[in-house]
Amino acid sequence: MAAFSGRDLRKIYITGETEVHALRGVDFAIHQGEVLVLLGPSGSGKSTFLNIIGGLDRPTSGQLYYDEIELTALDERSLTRFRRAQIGFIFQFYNLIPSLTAEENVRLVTDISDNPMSAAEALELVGLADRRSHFPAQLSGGEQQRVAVARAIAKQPGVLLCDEPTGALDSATGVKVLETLESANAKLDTTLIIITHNAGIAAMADRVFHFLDGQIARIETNSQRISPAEISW
Ligand SMILES: Nc1ncnc2c1ncn2[C@@H]1O[C@H](COP(=O)(O)OP(=O)(O)OP(=O)(O)O)[C@@H](O)[C@H]1O
Repeated sequence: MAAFSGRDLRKIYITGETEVHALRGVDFAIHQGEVLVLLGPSGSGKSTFLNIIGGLDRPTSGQLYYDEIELTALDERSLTRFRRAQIGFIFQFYNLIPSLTAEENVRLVTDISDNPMSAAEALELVGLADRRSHFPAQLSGGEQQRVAVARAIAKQPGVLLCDEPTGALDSATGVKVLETLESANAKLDTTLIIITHNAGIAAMADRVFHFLDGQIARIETNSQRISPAEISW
């Protein structure tokens, strides 16, 4: 089953007199439950692609589907509803609220979701049950990112979209974060899409989209996935 499929997606940013063609006709299908890594040089369109499939931004032209829903045909309110229900985002910087504990940060999401797990359960899944009353400043970078993962998975989204989730972390800590993402994929059947500049991470994916100049230049299929602990950085 396709989680997402897209046809001839294009994105043009216009700033003053300058036009940037960030996506130049992208066709793709992303399978429900797969682990997908997006690689490519800076400026090749990865974040633009991620933001569009996550409903944070819209393409200039082309069609995009999530399952049977045509996202490109939705009005703002419906697109926001889709995003809230189905998409968990994880960014390079954790965006936690400093004055709230780990558990309260996760509750911000569970309080407004239709079908959430409890904040305690989400923190348990990322291995932070014993840190639930800690504030972000009392947690390491990797632990803060795992709270961000707990916050993203707590609403049980269909898809986790991660833009450089280990970009600010050392390798040992990065492995731990990737392990929590992988376990969300395995336990909750969440489609997992990760942008990274670290080509080693591609080995944990089912498939890799290689972006170049606003297009998917090549799709690589891994015959075998390796676990994050075996990745060489
Ligand atoms: N909001 C925007 N307004 C104007 N141009 C933009 C905007 N966002 C991205 N771009 C441009 O679109 C192109 C693609 O950017 P994008 O962020 O998608 O690339 P990327 O592959 O994610 O890069 P990086 O690996 O550096 O994050 C770049 O040339 C960028 O400058």
